[in-house]
Amino acid sequence: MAYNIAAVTARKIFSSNSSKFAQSCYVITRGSSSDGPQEPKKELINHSRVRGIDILRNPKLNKGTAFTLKERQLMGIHGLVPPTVRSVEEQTIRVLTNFSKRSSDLDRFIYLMALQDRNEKLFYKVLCENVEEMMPIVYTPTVGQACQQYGVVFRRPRGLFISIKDKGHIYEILCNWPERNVKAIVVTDGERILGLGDLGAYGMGIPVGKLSLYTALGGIHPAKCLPILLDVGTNNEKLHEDPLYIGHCEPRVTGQEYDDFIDEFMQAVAKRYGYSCLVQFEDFGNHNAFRFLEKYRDVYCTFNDDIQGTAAVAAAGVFASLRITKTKLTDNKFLFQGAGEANIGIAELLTLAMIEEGATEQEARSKIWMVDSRGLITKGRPSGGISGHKKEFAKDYKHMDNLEEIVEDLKPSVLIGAAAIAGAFTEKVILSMAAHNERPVIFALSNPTSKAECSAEEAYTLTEGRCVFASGSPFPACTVNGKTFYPGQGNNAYIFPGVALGVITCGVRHIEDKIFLHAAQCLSKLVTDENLAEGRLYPPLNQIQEVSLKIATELAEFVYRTGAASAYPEPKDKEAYIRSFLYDTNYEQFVPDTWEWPETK
Ligand SMILES: O=C([O-])CC(=O)C(=O)O
Ligand SMILES: [Mg+2]
Repeated sequence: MAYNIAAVTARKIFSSNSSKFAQSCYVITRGSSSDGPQEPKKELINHSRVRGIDILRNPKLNKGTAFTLKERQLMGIHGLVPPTVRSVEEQTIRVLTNFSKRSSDLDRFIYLMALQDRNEKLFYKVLCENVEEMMPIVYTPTVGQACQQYGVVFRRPRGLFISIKDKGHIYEILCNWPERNVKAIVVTDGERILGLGDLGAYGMGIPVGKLSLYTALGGIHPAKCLPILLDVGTNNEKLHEDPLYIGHCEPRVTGQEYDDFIDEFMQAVAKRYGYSCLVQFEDFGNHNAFRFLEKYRDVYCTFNDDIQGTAAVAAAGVFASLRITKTKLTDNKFLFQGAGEANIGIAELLTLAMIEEGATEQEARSKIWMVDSRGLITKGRPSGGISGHKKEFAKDYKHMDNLEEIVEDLKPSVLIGAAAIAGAFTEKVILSMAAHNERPVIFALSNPTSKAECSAEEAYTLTEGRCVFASGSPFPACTVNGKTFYPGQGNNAYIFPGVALGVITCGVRHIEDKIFLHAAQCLSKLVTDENLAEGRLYPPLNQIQEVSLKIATELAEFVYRTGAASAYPEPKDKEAYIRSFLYDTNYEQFVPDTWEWPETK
């Protein structure tokens, strides 16, 4: 392995008797792939003058008790940590012991955030090795609870808070962020946090959680990731009365002032980090999410995770379900409960997929039926409210507004819910799906768990184990008639880390919908027949890092083939090229193994 050696000053330790190493201790970093475009020297540190107690206080450098004796002496931290040198494996045991001793998931969240604040490598190592147990804590569903109680949970700030009062100065605020080489931003204005509604500045938990998965699942270096909360106020009255609220206690700014603020934000990002910096929009209100996607997608490198990421993961689940139902996409009748970001995104992507399968656009759209808060979306329905994307799916049909009645009447083969109406898939709805389909496909996608349309157990039990089920938040395995089912988690976490990895490494400037279709097709192909036999529509969570890499590699092939990549020369071995970017959760070595104390006379 090639080593790049960067000097870290350790002046105090070495004085008169120093040899050629006298002024320095070292960080050893792995060399990057020789194939393809080169990154600036990998993991070269920018903290070259940090030493002593400041090393322990810096989560990017801190190894706690894992610092070796030589490192402790050279870096001026000898005596500042207990004498025993612990291996990372021993540290991991300590973390897992603490983690399991906490009495609630929220306490586990607080514990893991504190670990991230003091020892970043250890945090990611433990998270990467325990995705199944820890993803539900740093991410959905517990992150939702943490956002609701952010005022209490808050310890240290993480991410960048930009408020409407900072209008005119957003670029300067971005310059306060200490990392210069940011490649990915996840931004929210907190208006629609998961299915929990307007949580204002408390929504910061979401960009932080999403980006921790960029690293843990996508291998993107944490220094390249920037979580941002845009605080334009909140319309949540409860937060106005919350003495611990961390944002502006004013109603949301809307209209031109809001639009100008978001425009300025996008321009400032491009100025600070370049037009190739990826901006993932997350948990914006419905109306704004669609508008901004249209407005910015051809100008910046951006996507909306709730529309496009969710669409891809749901479409992948549908593709996998076809192997169970032994049907083609166009053989199915899809009913969507809800016509917001997620469901419109899924409907549009399935339309694209059906067109790829040979259907006309009209045929494809005719297979898709939607229900919103005013009932079945039909042309000229008396209750109105059919604007924008919904129009494309409006049918010439009688008006009905009750989901039970609609399911009974339409007899869909696939039912997808994403309107954050807990329990919307009633017993009657599920029984009706079971009565009309040999293998009913039921996706309860709303997040967090408390908002799910039905539980996995309800779906499997009421359909006597015949349903093909996925949910947005995790549900435990359940046994029906002696058979155990492992419900698939149709969460965009299967998609956005891999897409981001592909986009960043290949220098994709604009993210077209076909990227998400490819990601969905790739994901569904990774589901084995054994997975399907167990009820899994997605690969198990403990494989999700490999899944992200495969998605990124697949996208790399696609974007180089179509000319959408800008990182040149084109790498021959795309997977090896992408692997060479991956964040290494192993500790950096600050002193080479071969280093010896200089001989004294
Ligand atoms: O964060 C999640 O779990 C999925 C998502 O984007 C949402 O529900 O808004
Ligand atoms: Mg979201």
